Amino acid sequence: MTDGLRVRLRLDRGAFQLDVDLDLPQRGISALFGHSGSGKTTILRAIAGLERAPGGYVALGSEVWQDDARFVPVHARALGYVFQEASLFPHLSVRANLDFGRKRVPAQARRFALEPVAALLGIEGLLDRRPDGLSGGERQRVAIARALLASPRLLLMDEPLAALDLRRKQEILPYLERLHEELAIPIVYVSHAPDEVARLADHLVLLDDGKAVASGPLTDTLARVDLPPAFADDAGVVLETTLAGHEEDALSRLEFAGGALLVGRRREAVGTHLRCRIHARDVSLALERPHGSSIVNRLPAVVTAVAATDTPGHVLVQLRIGESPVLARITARSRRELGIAPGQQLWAQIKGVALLT
Ligand SMILES: Nc1ncnc2c1ncn2[C@@H]1O[C@H](COP(=O)(O)OP(=O)(O)OP(=O)(O)O)[C@@H](O)[C@H]1O
Repeated sequence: MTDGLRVRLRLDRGAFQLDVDLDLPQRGISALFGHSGSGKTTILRAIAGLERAPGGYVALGSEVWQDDARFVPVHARALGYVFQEASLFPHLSVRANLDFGRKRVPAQARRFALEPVAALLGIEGLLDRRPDGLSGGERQRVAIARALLASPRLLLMDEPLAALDLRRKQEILPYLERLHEELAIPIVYVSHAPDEVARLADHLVLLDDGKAVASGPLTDTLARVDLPPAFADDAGVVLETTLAGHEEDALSRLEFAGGALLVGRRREAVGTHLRCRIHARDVSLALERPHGSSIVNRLPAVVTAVAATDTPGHVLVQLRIGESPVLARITARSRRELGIAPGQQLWAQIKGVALLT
C-alpha cells in the first residue's frame, strides 16, 4: 500500500486497449502526457468512477475506491474534477457557484475555506459577478476553486487550459503553479502540451497507446533516452534553477545543481526559483572547451548514455552537468567523429534556454 494514488486498470475496447499500473505521489501534480487517443481521459474517468474497468484497482492511500469486492460510486469519492470547459451555473453568482460544492460537505469535514481558496486563485474580486461576464481564464479559475471547496482528497484536471487562447493560458498558469506548492492533495493533470507539463508537473506519466511507457519524477523521466520514438522528437530536460544575480550586460545568472546558465535579463528578484527547459536539439557537444563560439553557455559534462532516435541519422546523448541530467541531439556522424561514448568528459554548448514562467 502507498500513501498516494494507486491505479491498476485494464480495458479492452477492441481497437484500443488500456493496460496501466500507476503509483502516483500523494502530493504535487502528476501529469498524464501522451498523444491524442493514448488513453489519458479514460484513465481519469476510471479514477473518478465514471468509467468501469472490470478487475481494476483504484485506491487513494488506505481508501479503496475500486477492487474486486467494491466499486465506490463517483459521488462518494472525495475528488474534484475540472474539465476543459468550466461548467458553472450561469444563473448563479460566482460566490453561489463556489458555495454549491462547499455546502454539500459537513462543516467539520471541510478541508478548504472560501477566502484562502479565492485568494489562491485570485478570484476575490469576482465573487459577486455572474459566470457569463468572466473571461475563459477567470471561469476556469472559478471552476478550480469550486472543485477545491468540495473538499476533495484528489483533484483531477482534464486539459484545463485546452480551450483557452495563449494569453488566457499565460494568465492562469501562475495560479496552477501555486496549486502544487500550496495544496496537500495530489493532482492528476491531463495534457498533451509539452510546455505545460514541463512547467507544472512534479511527476510525469508518459502514455503511448494505452500503456504507461514511463512514470517517475519529472526531471528524471524527461532525461531518459530509452523512451519510444514518439517522445524523442521533442526530447529535452527541465532544470530547477535559482536566479543568482544579474550581469552588467543585460544577462541574468541562473544556478542549478552542478552549474550555472546565463539568460536574458530577468525581472524577478534574486533568489527566485525558476524552472527552465532545455531542448535536446539546442545542445551541441565539443571535445574541448569551445573558443571562438558565440554561445555563452558552455559547460563541462560527462556522457552517461547514447541512444538511437527515430530521426534518421541522429542520436540522443544523455549527459550529466554537475548533478543535473541534460540531453543533446546530435547527428550519428558527429557521434562517430567525436567518438562519443558513456564515461567521456566533454563540453556541452547550450544554444537556447526556455524559461517556463
Ligand atoms: N466509450 C468508448 N467506447 C469505445 N472507445 C472509446 C470510448 N471512449 C474512448 N474510446 C477510445 O479509447 C481511446 C482512448 O481515448 P481517450 O479519450 O482516453 O484518449 P486521450 O489520450 O484522452 O485523447 P485526447 O487527448 O484526444 O483527449 C481512443 O481510441 C478512443 O477512441
